[in-house]
Amino acid sequence: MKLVTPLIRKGGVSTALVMPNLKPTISNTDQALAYKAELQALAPEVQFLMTLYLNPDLTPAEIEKAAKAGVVGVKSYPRGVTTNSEGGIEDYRIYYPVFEAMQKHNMILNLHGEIPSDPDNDICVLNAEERFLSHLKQLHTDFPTLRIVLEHATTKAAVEAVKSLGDTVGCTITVHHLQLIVDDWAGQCHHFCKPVAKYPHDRAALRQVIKDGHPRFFLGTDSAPHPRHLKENASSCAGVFTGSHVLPYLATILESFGALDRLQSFACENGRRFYQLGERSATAGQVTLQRTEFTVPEELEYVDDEGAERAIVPFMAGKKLTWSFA
Ligand SMILES: O=C1C[C@@H](C(=O)O)NC(=O)N1
Repeated sequence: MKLVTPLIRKGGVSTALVMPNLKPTISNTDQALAYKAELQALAPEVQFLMTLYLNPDLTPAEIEKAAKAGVVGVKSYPRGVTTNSEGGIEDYRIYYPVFEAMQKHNMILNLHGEIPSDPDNDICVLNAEERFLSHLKQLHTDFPTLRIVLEHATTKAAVEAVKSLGDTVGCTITVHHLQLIVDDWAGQCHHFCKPVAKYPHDRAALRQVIKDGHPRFFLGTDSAPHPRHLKENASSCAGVFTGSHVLPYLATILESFGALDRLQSFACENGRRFYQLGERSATAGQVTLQRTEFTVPEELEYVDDEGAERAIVPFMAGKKLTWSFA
């Protein structure tokens, strides 16, 4: 937290939706507000939007309290699919009273859209997102005015599903899923994340929906800072860290497939509109990018709470980007 929070603004980002899958999870309003205060102290100029971890102790009364305190969303993690999701959900129906309250109080449901692997039923990381989409459709049917975001979509099927649904369903796409395919993470632990990057035709669909300028698709980085020693030694350590250089990555990658003209709407406008954050003043949070080559650092070093020297390996470490900050 101490290393990466001050880097948010340096990466060109002024608004961050904060994920609740910590140890312990951020499960209620008081925890969210305490966490927000810690983050705000480290990065006073960033707007932190807080989320709660969907969990069985969440009640409609707590949702009302959270909404009144300015917590914007509740994040749902299916059990066991990603970092700190051991307490994740197994059945959406038991949360219907919570979703009802969220709909009433205009909170957002943020979905990690995968179902758990189940070899007996031919479910693995490659089809886990596609098999989740029926849940998304059902939730949207049952709560038509609840704003739902399918987070970090990776498949053509997800893009098509979101496009087919109503205006209350949005979808985020990460920087890294615009770049990676299966070949890039199989055997490369620093590219392993959940959901895993998929086929070339899936990446093409993510790129195309941005090129099309679809207003309900927007940037959500899922930037996940895991230390090098865990990424390299724990096979299930999922996450790609893009937070330190979000906009230079994005400009470089969008330009590579002819979508640089979508940078502003995809990164700065569509999400704000979906989140009802209101217009920014013309210059608030403004950054200037220039077409100057820039080499991503090999690692970002820090000393952990036990005094050990550690490092985080950023996405595309050691690689050249074609854009940097002016
Ligand atoms: O959904 C997630 C969570 C994230 C993390 O580490 O928090 N890492 C991922 O790769 N995917």
